[in-house]
Amino acid sequence: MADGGRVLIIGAGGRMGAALARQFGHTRSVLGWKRADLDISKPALVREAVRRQDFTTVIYTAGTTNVDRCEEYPEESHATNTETPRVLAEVCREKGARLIHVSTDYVFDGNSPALRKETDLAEPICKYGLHKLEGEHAVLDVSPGFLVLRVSWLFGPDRKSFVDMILERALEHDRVEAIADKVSSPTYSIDLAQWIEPMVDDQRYHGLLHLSNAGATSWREYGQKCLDIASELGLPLKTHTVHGVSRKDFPTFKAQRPEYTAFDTTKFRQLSGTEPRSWEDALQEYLREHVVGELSSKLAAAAGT
Ligand SMILES: NC(=O)C1=CN([C@@H]2O[C@H](COP(=O)(O)OP(=O)(O)OC[C@H]3O[C@@H](n4cnc5c(N)ncnc54)[C@H](OP(=O)(O)O)[C@@H]3O)[C@@H](O)[C@H]2O)C=CC1
Ligand SMILES: Cc1cn([C@H]2C[C@H](O)[C@@H](COP(=O)(O)OP(=O)(O)O[C@H]3O[C@@H](C)C(=O)[C@@H](O)[C@H]3O)O2)c(=O)[nH]c1=O
Repeated sequence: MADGGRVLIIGAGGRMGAALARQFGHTRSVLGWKRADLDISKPALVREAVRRQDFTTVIYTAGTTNVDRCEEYPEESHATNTETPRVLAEVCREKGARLIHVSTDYVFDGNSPALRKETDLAEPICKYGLHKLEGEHAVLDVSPGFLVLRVSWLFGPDRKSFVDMILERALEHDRVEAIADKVSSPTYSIDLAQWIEPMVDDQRYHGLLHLSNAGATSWREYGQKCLDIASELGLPLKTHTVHGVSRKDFPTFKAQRPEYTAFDTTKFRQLSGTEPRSWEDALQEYLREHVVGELSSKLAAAAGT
């Protein structure tokens, strides 16, 4: 183990938390808590449970992340996305520990097509975005030395996302659609884990920080790129085209989603000296290493070959 104290990851069963736990586990002492270990919708219980632990850093990647559920159950969303982050900040301050909290591009209204900086005004248009923004304020009000990472459109091997959904649809259906009037920066959980690791002990990273792979895309173009890469890698898709639809064509969406929320990552690039690779390169690696082989084997097994 390298030097540095113990990192408590709350949300280790999720897409981002699992990637962090795996990456940090090579070099640090890590305690990863999943849903069975802690109910984050009960802030008072969270306070007691976290107080009993020894750690030097807490990373909070958990939360109510189903955007429509946040609209339907705002009390739960407020507890997990605002109140529990506040409690974690208070406990970390008591213990002299560091807190890294994770937030979202959905804090922005998305009304203009410009890359979002950390200093831009955040005006959320859905409960999820509002409660995440209130969580950011709660954490940084307790200590401006804590770090709030805003990330966007995550994909990775630990939990299915839009990428996996669009491929599964293209394997089964002749027509596939995705939303064209919504733009952000897809981000690979494995890249994220590598970027975050040096931030654990480095106090230069504090306040708000935008983190994403490079480039911006609509959900339609993102889906199209998934099909293009998967097809090149030999996946026998039923269709090779993603047709564009509008957010308005999704009457089942309970939450309003912002139109343009891609990040300006200048602050991260300057602090770290790292240039995030493009979302397309990261997607290519994800599909090659984690998705296409597995899907091909499943298809072969189903066909009895
Ligand atoms: N996914 C994305 O595209 C984006 C995510 N973010 C933010 O990044 C962070 C990580 O997201 P991601 O890893 O994708 O999210 P996930 O949904 O994969 O992980 C969230 C975790 O929180 C857990 N959780 C939810 N409710 C409770 C509860 N009441 N008690 C205990 N655990 C609970 C979930 O448990 P279980 O596994 O049992 O469901 C899950 O493991 C979050 O803060 C999210 O808001 C920001 C922008 C984009
Ligand atoms: C984009 C899209 C989604 N869907 C479906 C899939 C899913 O059931 C539902 C919502 O999709 P998503 O979960 O990808 O979208 P959404 O819930 O809006 O995703 C968000 O998650 C939170 C945590 C964030 O912080 C955001 O950055 C963003 O990644 O709509 C389609 O059927 N077609 C589409 O083109």
